[in-house]
Amino acid sequence: MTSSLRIALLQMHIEVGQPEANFAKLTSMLEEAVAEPGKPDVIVFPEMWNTGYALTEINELADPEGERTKAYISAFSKKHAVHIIAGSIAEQKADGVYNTIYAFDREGREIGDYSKIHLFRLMDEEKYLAAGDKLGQLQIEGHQAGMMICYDIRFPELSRKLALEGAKLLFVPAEWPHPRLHHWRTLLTARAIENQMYVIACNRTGTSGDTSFFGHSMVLDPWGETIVEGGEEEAILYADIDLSLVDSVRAKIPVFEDRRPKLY
Ligand SMILES: NC(=O)CCC(=O)C(=O)O
Repeated sequence: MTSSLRIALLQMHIEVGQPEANFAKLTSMLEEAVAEPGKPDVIVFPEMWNTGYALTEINELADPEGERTKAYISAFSKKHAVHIIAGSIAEQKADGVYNTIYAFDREGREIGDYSKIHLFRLMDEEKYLAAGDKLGQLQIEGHQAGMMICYDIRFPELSRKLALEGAKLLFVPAEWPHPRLHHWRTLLTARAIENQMYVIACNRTGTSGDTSFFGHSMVLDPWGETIVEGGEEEAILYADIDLSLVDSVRAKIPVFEDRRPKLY
């Protein structure tokens, strides 16, 4: 089992309500990422990359059962032997539209999915989207990982539960806007430090109506140190992580052994 992984974050601009343009943008960024001399092991996309927050038209735009997205990402991950955490998309199901991540391994097999469980009222998610009801868990090269989406990082119980169930790395696709950059950085850093895990967060750039998304995608190590952080422009960010650091940080400060869950 290898403990070293090279991560690529596709910090992309998303055209609201234009899945075709977004598929085209994603394709060109994916092709660029796999053409790198240090080809990534895992590629991560932002939240709702197929439609953006086109919530008033989301029933028409959402991908039915995610079939188009899944077929496309599965074929790409197999062709290029790369894991893909396919951000999230608007996924049409029989009982509503969900904000859903799919994950694929190097053979193009689906290895996990997660539908956002905390809907963000400030962006009207609860009016148009249905909330998921299960954890996002998967294995990457034999390492347990977790998935959350954007607003979920405000709920420390969720990442703690994923960590208690074995997660050593956490993927966080997002569409997190100004003016809350301080919250974004602080919450991601806190989730990394308190759970002694890698946090891999991919945010979008650009504007949607009056809302401006700041990028600043980040990879944090289990000490909470920043390995890479984007600026506000569209970019592909790369980070090399070594999962053996999780065990050594947890051995040095044994937070998980020292917990007193009977008291709180
Ligand atoms: N898309 C989201 O969940 C945005 C969350 C956000 O901006 C926040 O402040 O929380």
